[in-house]
Amino acid sequence: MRMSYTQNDLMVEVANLRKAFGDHRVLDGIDLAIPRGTVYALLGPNGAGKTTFVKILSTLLPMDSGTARIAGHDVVADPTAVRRAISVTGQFSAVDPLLTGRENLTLIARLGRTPRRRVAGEVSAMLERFDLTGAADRRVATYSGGMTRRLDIAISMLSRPNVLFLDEPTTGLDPRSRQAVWELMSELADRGVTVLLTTQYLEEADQLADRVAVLDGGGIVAEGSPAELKRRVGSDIVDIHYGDRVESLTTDGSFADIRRAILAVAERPEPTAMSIRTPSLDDVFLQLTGQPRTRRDREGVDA
Ligand SMILES: Nc1ncnc2c1ncn2[C@@H]1O[C@H](COP(=O)(O)OP(=O)(O)OP(=O)(O)O)[C@@H](O)[C@H]1O
Repeated sequence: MRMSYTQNDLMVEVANLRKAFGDHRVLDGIDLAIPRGTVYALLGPNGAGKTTFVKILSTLLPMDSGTARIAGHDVVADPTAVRRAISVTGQFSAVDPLLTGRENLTLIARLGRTPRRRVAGEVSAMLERFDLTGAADRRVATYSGGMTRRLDIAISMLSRPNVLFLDEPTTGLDPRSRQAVWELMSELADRGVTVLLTTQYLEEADQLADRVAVLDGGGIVAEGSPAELKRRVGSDIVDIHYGDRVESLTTDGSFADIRRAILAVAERPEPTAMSIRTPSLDDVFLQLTGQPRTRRDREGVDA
């Protein structure tokens, strides 16, 4: 059962982790504990420090202070043991574009822990699972972005990691491939793999994660299950539409409060539609950081 665990089963333990680039404090005292078999989403806008955090936990970047243990191994004192326990898939592909998908997988399987007689079978199974069988013998240079990403993740699964770090794993994937990746992550978690993924997609955190931490301004501004985080926002939300623009009003779910919310905008010119819904993680993000995610993202891109 996925959520039954003991304290000893913490696969990621981070205490007071700090990292700055010059004067820019990117991570300013992060505490985090992730039990075995959890899918944990680190949610934050562009530039929040998600990649920096994953790089530190995967021994690719030194921290300034604090401690981090992965599968019981200290990241600073025992980086080799940490590297043996983890697999990392970054935002940019690490596959060789001149080799075929099958060749890329075979190469990594041979270098890794897969017994030689099982390499071909495991590679084929992985290609099948990631819907790459038809393209298996084509060079990766001819793959779409989504196909390359699927291959990347397939490769990181080969080493049977205890902890899998996935930095924005479904960015650039079409909905079907994204769904396939989500299903795979859930399967892995059911088998005891701990998955730490970073994402800018609230929907991804909502659908997939057992727990979510919202990273903003150098710190974790909220942590909990998607349901817990949504509860923090209140109950039903009334969306008042003015053409393309939507104003969202939080209520406590009671008739009186919903009525109050609607009456408050009744005098305004011409709402085009109204709907009532349960809160999304977008609402959580807005409430916690004071800004809608989309606007922050645009600012991040423009900066
Ligand atoms: N090597 C570096 N030197 C200086 N600044 C850096 C370095 N790496 C990252 N930064 C800065 O640290 C901040 C956090 O970057 P990071 O890539 O960790 O964010 P992120 O949350 O992963 O964003 P994204 O979603 O765009 O990947 C950014 O402002 C970035 O410009």
